[in-house]
Amino acid sequence: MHKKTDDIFAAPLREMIDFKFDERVVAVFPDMIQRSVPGYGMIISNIGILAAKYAQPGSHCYDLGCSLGAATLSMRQRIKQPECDIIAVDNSPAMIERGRELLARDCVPTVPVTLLCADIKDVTIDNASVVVLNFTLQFIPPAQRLALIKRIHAGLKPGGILILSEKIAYSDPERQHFHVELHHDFKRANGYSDLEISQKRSALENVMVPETVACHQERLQEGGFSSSELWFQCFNFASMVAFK
Ligand SMILES: Nc1ncnc2c1ncn2[C@@H]1O[C@H](C[S@+](CC[C@H]([NH3+])C(=O)[O-])CC(=O)[O-])[C@@H](O)[C@H]1O
Ligand SMILES: O=C(O)C(=O)Cc1ccccc1
Repeated sequence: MHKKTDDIFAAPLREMIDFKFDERVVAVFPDMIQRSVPGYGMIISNIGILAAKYAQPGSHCYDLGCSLGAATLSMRQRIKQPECDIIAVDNSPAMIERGRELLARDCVPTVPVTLLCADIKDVTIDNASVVVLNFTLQFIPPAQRLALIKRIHAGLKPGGILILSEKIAYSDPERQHFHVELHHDFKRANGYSDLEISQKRSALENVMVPETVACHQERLQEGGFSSSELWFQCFNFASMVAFK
């Protein structure tokens, strides 16, 4: 299959519907995420670097909300510890189906990968050394986020890490405006029209809820993590690593 360009929001929509990770999105997802998230490629590469450092022998690494498995592939290429495996989870059947094909194609036989089509709220997390939430927590209703962070913390071994990447918000309206505008400029520079930007923004409004970095850091602390470090930020996109 050749690489498909994201034109999902290019034509005027008669009625606005909520954004869904369905077959149409899956078909264009690599293009969509690359053109929409500043630093996405760099974050994926560095998830591999972090996993290589923190994966422990005989432990599980989790990729929660794995989409097509980009973070899983990056970890699989880098992890050298013996007896490690990766458990990659997504609740979109279309994502998991396509992710399975891509994983099979990129065959490095070293680190076994289990792909699960499930809600991350129902997945047992245990004996974990590395847990990845790469732009997934933002799709979990805010009231359910602390419980998930607590379960991740409880499932991590001592010395384990959580890598948390998110679209972020600012409590100061001027700073919020500054970052959102720059993100829209980034999307425009990557070929999205004003109509595409505004229609996608409306479609995401009810399904994706960004929070401030301070809010994430407080929740990580409340969830039991001893410290967290903001290791990447570009405009309103950030990635943190939290230590058990
Ligand atoms: N409750 C849930 N349970 C399981 N999966 C979920 C849930 N809610 C949303 N998802 C899944 O989380 C993914 C979010 S995309 C992650 C990118 C990937 N991490 C990447 O590194 O390329 C981010 C984005 O598109 O902005 C989608 O595949 C959803 O189906
Ligand atoms: O496109 C956006 O505006 C985003 O916030 C990022 C994104 C990327 C892919 C799916 C959903 C949101």
